[in-house]
Amino acid sequence: MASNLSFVLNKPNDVTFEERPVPKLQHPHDVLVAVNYTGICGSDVHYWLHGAIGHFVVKDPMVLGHESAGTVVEVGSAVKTLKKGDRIALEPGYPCRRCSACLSGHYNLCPDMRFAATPPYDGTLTGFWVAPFDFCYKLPDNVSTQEGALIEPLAVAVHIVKQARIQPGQSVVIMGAGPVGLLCAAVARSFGATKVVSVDIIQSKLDFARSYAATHTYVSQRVSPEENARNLLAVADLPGGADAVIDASGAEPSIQTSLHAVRMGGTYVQGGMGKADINFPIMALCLKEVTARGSFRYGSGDYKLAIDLVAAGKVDVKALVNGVVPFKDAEQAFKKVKEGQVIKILIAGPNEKVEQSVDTSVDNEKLKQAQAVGSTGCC
Ligand SMILES: NC(=O)c1ccc[n+]([C@@H]2O[C@H](COP(=O)([O-])OP(=O)(O)OC[C@H]3O[C@@H](n4cnc5c(N)ncnc54)[C@H](O)[C@@H]3O)[C@@H](O)[C@H]2O)c1
Ligand SMILES: OC[C@H](O)C(O)[C@@H](O)CO
Repeated sequence: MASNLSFVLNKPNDVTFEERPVPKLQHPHDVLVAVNYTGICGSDVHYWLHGAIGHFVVKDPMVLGHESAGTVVEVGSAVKTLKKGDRIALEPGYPCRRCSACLSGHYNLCPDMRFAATPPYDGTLTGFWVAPFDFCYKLPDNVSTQEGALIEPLAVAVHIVKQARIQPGQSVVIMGAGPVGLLCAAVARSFGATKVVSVDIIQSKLDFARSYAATHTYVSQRVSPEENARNLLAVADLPGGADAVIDASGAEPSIQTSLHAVRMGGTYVQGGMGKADINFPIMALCLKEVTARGSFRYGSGDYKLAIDLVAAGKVDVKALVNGVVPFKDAEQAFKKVKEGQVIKILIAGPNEKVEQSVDTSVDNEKLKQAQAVGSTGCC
């Protein structure tokens, strides 16, 4: 009998494995998916350590994880486009489909969203998962199931870069070189940006960013935001400012620097989730007529584009994966993410055979580059 072992957060710093019943299809349009691989997001680590993100508070035990890919094992009677054995990337949030946000095409803004591993909803670090078929994206033959687990953070980056309205030949500064910032850099390059400046406070992260997708890098200094902006623009030879600046750090100094680094009439996108309230240079926003946009999760077309970018070889998600661990090592994997020892680590599903563990599969050079003290910048 296949296991539906699940990785459950009981309360901060208290996780257990629990055998839960295999879920059943609820609707003719549902599919049952065997979860093969799951990545760890900063928000999972944040719930694990603190039990809450903003007003989302873990009150009852909750299964963690939402960056998953798997294999279809059963389809509902109304499902026409998927069949048993198809490998899929799992979109982990299900909107109501009826509210004004959903009907206007912005389902990521649905107030009744049921998002995996956002309380009170369980996540995907489990054996089997039921999802509506249209939130399961069939992976092409040239995209592995492990790459499929990276489609979720890539879709976050696709949405952020779409919000920045990047045009071919433009320049973009990206604050933060964690997984989201790195993927934003890769997506911006694929959209035709010719200058992509990655900014972080940790040199090793920037070394990786430069080898990955950034054309320029800058280590943020403990100076005023104006001076930081001047220095980073000098490094990238952008005297008039960048066409777009994306914050993928959530850090207040980075957000302040961003508004001074964007050009007159440029675009600023808030992707990072840090403190809820900060000091914000609103005069720079006004005087430069900056267009500022938020970016939350992903919406129509983002998952599809993310998969297309990987299939076309335009975004390399494999390069971010430091290793795969068996399900029983999920907590150790969380510790490695918390300690900044890895960029992405995948946890194999409980029914998946894994020969490697992260200690033997990590590319030592990549690990060295990614070594960092920083904890996750989430929320
Ligand atoms: N908008 C969304 O839907 C969405 C989805 C997922 C994640 N996020 C958020 O995006 C952010 C990035 O996610 P991640 O997984 O890459 O996190 P991460 O913690 O791995 O990366 C954040 C990076 O920012 C760097 N940083 C910290 N202070 C900085 C500063 N002053 N200037 C420049 N860089 C600085 C850190 O060193 C780190 O490399 C997080 O805040 C996360 O919560 C948002
Ligand atoms: O990628 C999706 C994000 O991690 C989630 O929105 C999380 O931060 C809150 O639920």
